[in-house]
Amino acid sequence: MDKERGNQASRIFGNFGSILRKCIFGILSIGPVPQHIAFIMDGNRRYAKKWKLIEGTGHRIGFLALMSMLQYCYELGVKYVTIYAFSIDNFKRRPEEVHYVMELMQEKIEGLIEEESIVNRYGVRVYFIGDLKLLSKSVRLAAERAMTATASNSKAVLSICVAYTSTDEIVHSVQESCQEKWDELKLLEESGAGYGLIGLGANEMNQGDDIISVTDVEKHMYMAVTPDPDILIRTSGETRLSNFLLWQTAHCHLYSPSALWPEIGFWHLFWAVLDFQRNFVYLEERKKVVQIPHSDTNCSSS
Ligand SMILES: CC(C)=CCC/C(C)=C/CC/C(C)=C/COP(=O)(O)OP(=O)(O)O
Repeated sequence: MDKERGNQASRIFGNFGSILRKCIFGILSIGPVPQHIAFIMDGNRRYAKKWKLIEGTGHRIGFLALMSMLQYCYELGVKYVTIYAFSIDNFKRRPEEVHYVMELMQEKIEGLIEEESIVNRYGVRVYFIGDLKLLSKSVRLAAERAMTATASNSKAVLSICVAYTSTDEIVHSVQESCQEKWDELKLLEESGAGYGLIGLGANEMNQGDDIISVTDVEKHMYMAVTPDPDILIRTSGETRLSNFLLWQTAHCHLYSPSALWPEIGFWHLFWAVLDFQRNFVYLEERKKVVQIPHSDTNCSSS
C-alpha cells in the first residue's frame, strides 16, 4: 500500500516536473536555441570521494545524469549532443580504473539500443568518435552494433567521443587528406594529365599551390558528422578544454558550472542556454568576421 502511494507521488511529481520544463523551454525557445551542445563530463571520481562511495559509483551516477541531460536537450530541440566519454590519455589511468569505466561503457552501450531506451524514444542516431581500434574488441563491437542499429534514426544525433583527443583527430584527418590527394595525383599521372606533379619537390612548387585545404581537413575529421558546437559545458568549474574539440570550438560559448558531473541538472542547462543567448549576437558577428570561403586554401586567423 505504502509502495503504491510512493509510486503515485513520484508519478505526480514527475508529471509536474515535465510540465514545468515544457513551460520553461517554451520561454527559452523565444530566443535562439543551440543546435549543438558538447559536454566534458568532469568530476565523477571526485563525486564518489565526496560522498565516500565505492570506486566506480561516481561514473554510474554520472551515466544517469547524462541520460537526464540528453532528455532535457532533446526536449528543448537541441539536435546534436556530443560527449567526451573517454580520452586517449585516460588509458594511462590505473588498469582497474580503465577496466571499470570500460565495463560500464559496454553495459550502457548495450542498453542504449534496447527498445525503451532514450535513443529510441527520441529517434537518436549514435556515433562513436575517436580511434576505435584502441578499444577492447567487446567494447568496439558493442559500439559498432549501436551505430548500425541507430543508423536510420534522424531526429537527433549523439556523438560519443571515446579513445579520442583533438590532436589525434587532426593528425588522422591530415593523413587521410594527404592520402586522398596522393591517390588523386597518381590517377591523373596514370591518365597522362598529371603534368609530372608527383615528381615535383616542395621548392619547385609555386607559393599558393597548397596541396591540402582547410576544407579537405574538415571533411576527414571524425566530427564531420555534426556542425560545430554552439555551447561547450564542462562541469567541476574547470575551464580547460583538455584536448577536446579544439578544431571545432573556435566560436563556441563555454560554460563551466562548479557542479561535479553527477550533480548536473536541468538548471545548469537552463543557465548555459540563457548565457549563450545573451552572447549570441556577438558570437555570430565573430563567425562572420573569420568565415573562410570553402574553396579557400589558406587558414585565416581571428
Ligand atoms: C555509454 C556511455 C556514454 C557511458 C559514459 C559513462 C561515463 C559517465 C563516462 C565518464 C568517463 C570519464 C572518464 C569522466 C571524467 O570523470 P573523471 O573520471 O575524470 O572524474 P574526476 O574529474 O573527478 O577525476
